[in-house]
Amino acid sequence: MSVQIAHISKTFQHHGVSQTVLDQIDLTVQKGEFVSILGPSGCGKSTLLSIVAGLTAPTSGKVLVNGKEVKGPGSDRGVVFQQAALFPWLTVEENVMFPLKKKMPKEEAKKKAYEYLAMVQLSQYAKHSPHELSGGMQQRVSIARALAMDPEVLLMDEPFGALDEQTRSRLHEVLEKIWIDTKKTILFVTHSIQESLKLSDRIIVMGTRPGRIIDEIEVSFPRPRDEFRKQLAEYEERIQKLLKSEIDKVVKEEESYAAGR
Ligand SMILES: Nc1ncnc2c1ncn2[C@@H]1O[C@H](COP(=O)(O)OP(=O)(O)OP(=O)(O)O)[C@@H](O)[C@H]1O
Repeated sequence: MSVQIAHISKTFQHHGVSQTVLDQIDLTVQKGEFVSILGPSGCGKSTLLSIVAGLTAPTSGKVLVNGKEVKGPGSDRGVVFQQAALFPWLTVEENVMFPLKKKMPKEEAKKKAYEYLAMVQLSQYAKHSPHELSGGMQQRVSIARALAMDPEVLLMDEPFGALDEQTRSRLHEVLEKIWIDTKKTILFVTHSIQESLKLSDRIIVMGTRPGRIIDEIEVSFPRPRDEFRKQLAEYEERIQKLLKSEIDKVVKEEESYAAGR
């Protein structure tokens, strides 16, 4: 399934003051493409993903999934957000089974839930409640739940943010394998330039205040990409420069605001 983000803008109201967070975002993600979004904190990455998920309404513009306008959440889009958003009254196993039970018999859903919990190394915690897990473990449950749903589009907001390097690297492999096997369309928000260079076909760099697309980088090296370190380092430098200039801009703006108070 393709995802078309067409002229999306979003303005929030804070105590009578309006803040434009996203300004005219246009982005098409082709079916089976893995696209990362990088940008300074607060530039609107999560807001954009939430709009594609159908959880936040844009102020203007629209999102089309396979040509059909998004009007709300749908089972064609699986989401993993920064906060795990698990049901606290259900066990880990029940959380993963929850969306599956609508699609298949209970026994089959349970088998599938265990298969995906094993992928994120949590099958031994299946009977625990979410509050008995660490933040990173909860995040892994939410990854298992999204993957087990087998949606055609995966929307992932810093899914590996709270994990140690080894677990993160192992889950990169899991996600990459699933993506290669199933050709899902992935929109992936991250703060890690290296992660985006390792995993994605294309990197979208966003600027801030308001959030907009300032660069786009095709990463066409075959995977695994370890042998292309030198070429990837050039991309890394280019992205770092862009992000630095955006952050410098925010620092200046903040200094002059503070000075005028
Ligand atoms: N529900 C909301 N109501 C009001 N303002 C909001 C809301 N959600 C987000 N914002 C504002 O939108 C801006 C962008 O937030 P968002 O979470 O999308 O940024 P981000 O790029 O994902 O940041 P980070 O990298 O820090 O997670 C912020 O200034 C935030 O205050």
